[in-house]
Amino acid sequence: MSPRSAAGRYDESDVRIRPGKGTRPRSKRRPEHADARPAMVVGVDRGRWTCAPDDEPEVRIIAMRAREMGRTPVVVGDHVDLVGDTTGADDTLARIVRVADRTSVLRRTADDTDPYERIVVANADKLVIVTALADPVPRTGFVDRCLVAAYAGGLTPVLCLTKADLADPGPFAAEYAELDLPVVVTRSDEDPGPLRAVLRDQVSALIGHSGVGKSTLVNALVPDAERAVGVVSGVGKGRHTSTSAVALSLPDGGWVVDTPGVRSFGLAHISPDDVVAAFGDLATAVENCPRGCSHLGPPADPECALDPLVESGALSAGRLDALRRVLTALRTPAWEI
Ligand SMILES: Nc1nc2c(ncn2[C@@H]2O[C@H](COP(=O)(O)OP(=O)(O)OP(=O)(O)O)[C@@H](O)[C@H]2O)c(=O)[nH]1
Ligand SMILES: [Zn+2]
Repeated sequence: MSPRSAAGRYDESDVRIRPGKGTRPRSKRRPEHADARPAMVVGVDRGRWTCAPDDEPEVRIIAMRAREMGRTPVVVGDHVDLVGDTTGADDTLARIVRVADRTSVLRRTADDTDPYERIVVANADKLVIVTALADPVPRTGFVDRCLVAAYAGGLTPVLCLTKADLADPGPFAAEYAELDLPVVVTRSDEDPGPLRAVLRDQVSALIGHSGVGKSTLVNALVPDAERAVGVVSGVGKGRHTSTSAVALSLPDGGWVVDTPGVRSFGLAHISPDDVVAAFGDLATAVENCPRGCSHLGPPADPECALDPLVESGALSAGRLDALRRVLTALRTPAWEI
């Protein structure tokens, strides 16, 4: 988790992702919240948020949203301030009075026909894209859309190839060799040590289609994962299987956020420049592109400034191809993942 200073953590407009200037006068600050308890949201279910306090992360505090927050979204991974009964004892309910500015957001479309985008996970450092090497067969289209969502949302993507006992990871991994994308390979008959190393001390969201072996991984990474999921989705209103994201604490430090039921990402508001911005050096180069360039090269973008970089040797043709394939994913309808 990134360090947060107590003083600089909250904007006084309380809960905006990008706080506007002067939206709330200082006099509206509520002094009674000065002793609020900082926590991270680890589960959300039917109007109740399960929170892990920063100073005692093994404790779970159930909270509601304070009335003054209105309908401000509060999602898994959010850093919040709690007031009221923050002991976490049975049948107690705290109140969320503030949400810190987010450092990253993973958005999804609500479903294939829903035009609204929703934030599934806030403040994750990494997006672990879980893909099976076989059964089901891996597809670059899905991975590429995940990459776009990660780059645009400020998460560092990691490709996790599962079921390595069934197929050679080489050919699929080669599709991403030019993208500086860390690749970890797992199989259920071996301990996922390399993945553990990637996740240590980080907040990582796991995304993958049903059947790729995500539950198998979570169970290997988090002892007692099923009980932990039951606890965070129970939240005092009767137990049921949650279909929203759940953060589970890792024994070595850090959190893994499972995202059940997330089938598509909302890429509607992402521009080609948002994607290229994640490729440090290339972001400067595309400043020389014509207005509205989608950086796909000829024939669509004959003047794209990336092509001369290949001619001059500053950029490899393979890396440009890989970037352009990711950019093409931006134009693919969500239901095609
Ligand atoms: N051969 C092989 N099978 C695996 C491996 N990992 C998982 N499986 C199998 O793949 C199937 C799906 O695994 P799950 O862990 O349930 O997959 P999931 O992605 O969580 O799928 P949902 O529970 O539907 O979301 C199960 O039958 C697992 O036993 C692996 O590394 N190798
Ligand atoms: Zn361009």
